[in-house]
Amino acid sequence: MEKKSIKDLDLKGKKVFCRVDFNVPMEEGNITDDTRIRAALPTIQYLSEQGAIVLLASHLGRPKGEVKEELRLTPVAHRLTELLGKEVAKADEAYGDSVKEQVSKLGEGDILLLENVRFNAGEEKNDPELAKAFADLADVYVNDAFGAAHRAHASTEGIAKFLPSAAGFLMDKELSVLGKALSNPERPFTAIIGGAKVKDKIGVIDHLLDKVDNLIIGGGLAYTFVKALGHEVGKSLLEEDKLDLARQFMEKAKEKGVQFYMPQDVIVADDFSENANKKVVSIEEIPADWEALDIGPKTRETYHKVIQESKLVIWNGPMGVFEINAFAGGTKAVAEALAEAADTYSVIGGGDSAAAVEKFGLADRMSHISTGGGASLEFMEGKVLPGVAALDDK
Ligand SMILES: Nc1ncnc2c1ncn2[C@@H]1O[C@H](COP(=O)(O)OP(=O)(O)OP(=O)(O)O)[C@@H](O)[C@H]1O
Ligand SMILES: O=C(O)[C@H](O)COP(=O)(O)O
Repeated sequence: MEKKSIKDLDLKGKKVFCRVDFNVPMEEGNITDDTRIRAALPTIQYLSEQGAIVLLASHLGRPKGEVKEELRLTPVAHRLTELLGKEVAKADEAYGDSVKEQVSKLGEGDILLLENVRFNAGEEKNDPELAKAFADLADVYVNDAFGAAHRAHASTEGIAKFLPSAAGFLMDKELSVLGKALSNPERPFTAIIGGAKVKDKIGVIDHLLDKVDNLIIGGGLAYTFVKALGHEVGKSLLEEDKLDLARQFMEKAKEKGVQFYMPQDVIVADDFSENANKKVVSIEEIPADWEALDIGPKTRETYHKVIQESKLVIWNGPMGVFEINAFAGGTKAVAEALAEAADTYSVIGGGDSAAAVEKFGLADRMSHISTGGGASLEFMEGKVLPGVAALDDK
């Protein structure tokens, strides 16, 4: 069911509680990647231009219901002020009388960033009293926090029960890109699944096998599939308890006519470090004392070709240990193949793959990079996102 958009709301003079995902990486109080803040700007600007009194709410990190000084949102307020070219005020709490007092002094178009909602124990418990306290600050609820939409928390789900609600522009865009990919994909449709563990990707592999023409496997999780085919994987990542599941997935691919691509060759190393000894071997020849940390050149070539021939590609999870340059080549090759494929719509499913594409300077060559890690994964698993379900239908 389509959800109401902020375009459907009369915003002038209304106090809007707008949930955003400003859960950005920080080092010593400095924001190291402001992508999520920039992605929320169109909604914030629109609310302000329409004459709303804009109250922004977000979590940062996992403070577990306690105030953690290093997780205050003050640096985010400063960055927002710079990006908007307009003063963004900051509250020291997320609700309550002092915040109400601050809100009462705001005029149309003004913006106030509330404090980290996860400083309150009720947030992650989806406590209705906290949800009501958030709602008491405003007339309308807007959710633009796609990255947190898989969480049923007080500021993402509970609050929508107390106020008229709608999706922001970022939420709308994420849902329409990912939704269209899964419901009405251009073909050939290819999914590339990598990352560390099969355990984290069971749902997404299973769901995508019903949808795609090609499934490409890489990253640490590939070695459970390699082992399931009867090859030794040395010290590579292996989930013994997922071997049967890996076989079932390969069987399902066959039944559904999905082309299933696995590494043919890999880069093995004698140590998990930049200076390790490394060599290229076929997957039948992984030495007992070595660990496969990236896909090899033949595999990169095959994956490149499949990508070039696809009309739509969804990518989640790196092909190797991309954080170490010596093992970043496979992930980079996939990113480059996507960048070069002019007729291919490329969707990057957030998290580490998004970080990798950024690292290689190829972010602006992708069609869509999701701001959601866990959220895009759950969406690709076909799950209902509570933060979306709670919003008013159109
Ligand atoms: N062959 C490998 N051996 C060991 N670790 C690997 C290998 N390939 C990839 N990784 C690691 O997997 C990690 C990413 O896995 P993860 O499952 O968290 O990916 P993701 O789903 O993209 O991330 P997120 O959970 O942030 O969305 C990276 O830190 C990478 O170094
Ligand atoms: O970074 C994310 O994926 C979102 O902000 C959600 O954060 P969480 O995993 O701490 O709920």
